[in-house]
Amino acid sequence: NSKRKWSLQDFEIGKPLGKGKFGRVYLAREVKSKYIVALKIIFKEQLEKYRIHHQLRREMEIQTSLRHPNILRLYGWFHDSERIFLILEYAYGGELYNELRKHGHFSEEQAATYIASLTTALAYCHEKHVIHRDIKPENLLLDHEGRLKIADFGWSVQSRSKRHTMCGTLDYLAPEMVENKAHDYAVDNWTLGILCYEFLYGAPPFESESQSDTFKRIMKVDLSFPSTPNVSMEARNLISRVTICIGYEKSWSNSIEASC
Ligand SMILES: Cc1cc(Nc2nc(/C=C/c3ccccc3)nc3cc(N4CCN(C)CC4)ccc23)n[nH]1
Repeated sequence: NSKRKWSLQDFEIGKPLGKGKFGRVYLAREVKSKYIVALKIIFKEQLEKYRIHHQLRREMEIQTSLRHPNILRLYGWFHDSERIFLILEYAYGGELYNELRKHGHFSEEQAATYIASLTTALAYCHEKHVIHRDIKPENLLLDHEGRLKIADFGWSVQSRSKRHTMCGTLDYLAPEMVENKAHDYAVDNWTLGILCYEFLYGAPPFESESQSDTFKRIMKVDLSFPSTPNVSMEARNLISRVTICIGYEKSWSNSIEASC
């Protein structure tokens, strides 16, 4: 039950599963129920050093409030003098990223299954006015049935009410508010197109030697499809529609607003 006060004594810590930027994740077992969880341990001094209190608090509030089969559960948390502990659902299948590396690329059926799961999970988040903003293979886990789980809501935000993009209302908005418009749901939808490409081809579409080249290719939506692996025309159309349309839609709406 999520109201219960947890402490370190309630858990037996197992092997380390991975080391993130701000904390390590361990396999753990709740002593009484023998229930297996993943325990994410973050040092408070790291929070101070990187000033990420608000981000962690947001991650915890958001992930606790979300209930969806394709979103990793945050069951609760506790802290001691120097650490914060997040009690997370344990996904038995491991990181989707490793599956992708192991197979090189997914079949269209497998890719379609993952994209469908991501789409329903993101639609659910957007209904709750949550934008994840950091969907990438590294943040995707698989459960014991191979079902996709979105983890790590560290970069997600509670979005402001979606403002009308009619010219009039922009007049009264402070510059910083107008700038924030970039953070609307299209950020996550765009990523779906990128992931669809990466699942089918094994690498993201705008990958380049340098960051600046990647940035240029993204801004130009410079999308090209290699001849191998052989990807169906329907899949390529879907990727084009999701990335190119959203890419141009963003610049189009900016130009409308700019022309006001
Ligand atoms: C939060 C969480 C993780 C998790 N499960 C797993 N996480 C990570 C790696 C985790 C990680 C964490 C931080 C930074 C990098 C990686 N690796 C895992 C590897 C697993 N296996 C078992 C299946 N094998 C095929 C591959 C290795 C199983 C679960 C894993 N469930 N819930």
